[in-house]
Amino acid sequence: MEKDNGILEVRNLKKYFGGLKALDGVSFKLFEGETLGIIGPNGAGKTTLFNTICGVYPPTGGSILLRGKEIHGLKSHQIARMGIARTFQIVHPFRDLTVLDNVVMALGKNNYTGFINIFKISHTGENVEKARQLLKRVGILDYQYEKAENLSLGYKRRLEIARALALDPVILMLDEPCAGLSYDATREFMEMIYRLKEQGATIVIVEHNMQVAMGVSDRIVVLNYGEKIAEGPPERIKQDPYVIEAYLGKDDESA
Ligand SMILES: Nc1ncnc2c1ncn2[C@@H]1O[C@H](COP(=O)(O)OP(=O)(O)OP(=O)(O)O)[C@@H](O)[C@H]1O
Repeated sequence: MEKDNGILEVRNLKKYFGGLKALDGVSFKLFEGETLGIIGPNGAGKTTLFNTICGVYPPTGGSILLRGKEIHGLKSHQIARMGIARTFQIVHPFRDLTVLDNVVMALGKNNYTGFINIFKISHTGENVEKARQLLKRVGILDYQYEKAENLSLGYKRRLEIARALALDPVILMLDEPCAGLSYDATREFMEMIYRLKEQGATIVIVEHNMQVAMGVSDRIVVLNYGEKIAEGPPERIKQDPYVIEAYLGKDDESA
């Protein structure tokens, strides 16, 4: 794929909640195999951008193109099926099922005909093997027979990622995956993201934790009051005066 052809292209995206312009003309591209970080101060529009791309909110205006196809206005399950898989900040695995069965169920999702059926349909030797490989990719294979509810928050988030990867997505969207994790769990989580990157995953990550966002992203898009104020590699973003001002607040002593 040519560098100019983003796998995802967001053009002049707008999302208004009544008079509040949560996104006001945001544009950027995401390229195959890269990790794009979305950062910005509180209320900047990060979650709104994430949810609008994933089809949770219909956009007020603009375009979202996945491999050149418009996905603006599609429902979230349609967008997931087209290849944008997401994780949630609040994890919700099937708590009473084992870690392995959670992923096996996700592999059977395309044949969904009800909970009991999907459980039976999904449970093929091939799916169990695939599920184990996915658990290995996210580093929790050792916990395959554990009930999902017994996992730590960090490992529940990894399980979410394994379930998202079960859809064989074009893009993996991560919503603040390190929120609430300890320092060590965050470092380990970052290492897992590096491994996914090495395996060629294309990732969008919304992250409050600046070290995580800067550490794992190839490029960063910075939002403030619903607008993109900067875009570029982490080293440049760290030194961008607009970004520094947005985070630290303006020293308004000009009068
Ligand atoms: N469903 C909604 N209805 C009304 N206003 C909303 C809704 N969702 C978000 N907003 C508003 O849109 C703006 C952007 O919010 P958003 O949650 O996208 O920002 P954020 O960058 O994710 O912030 P944070 O870092 O605090 O999570 C905020 O002013 C917020 O109050």
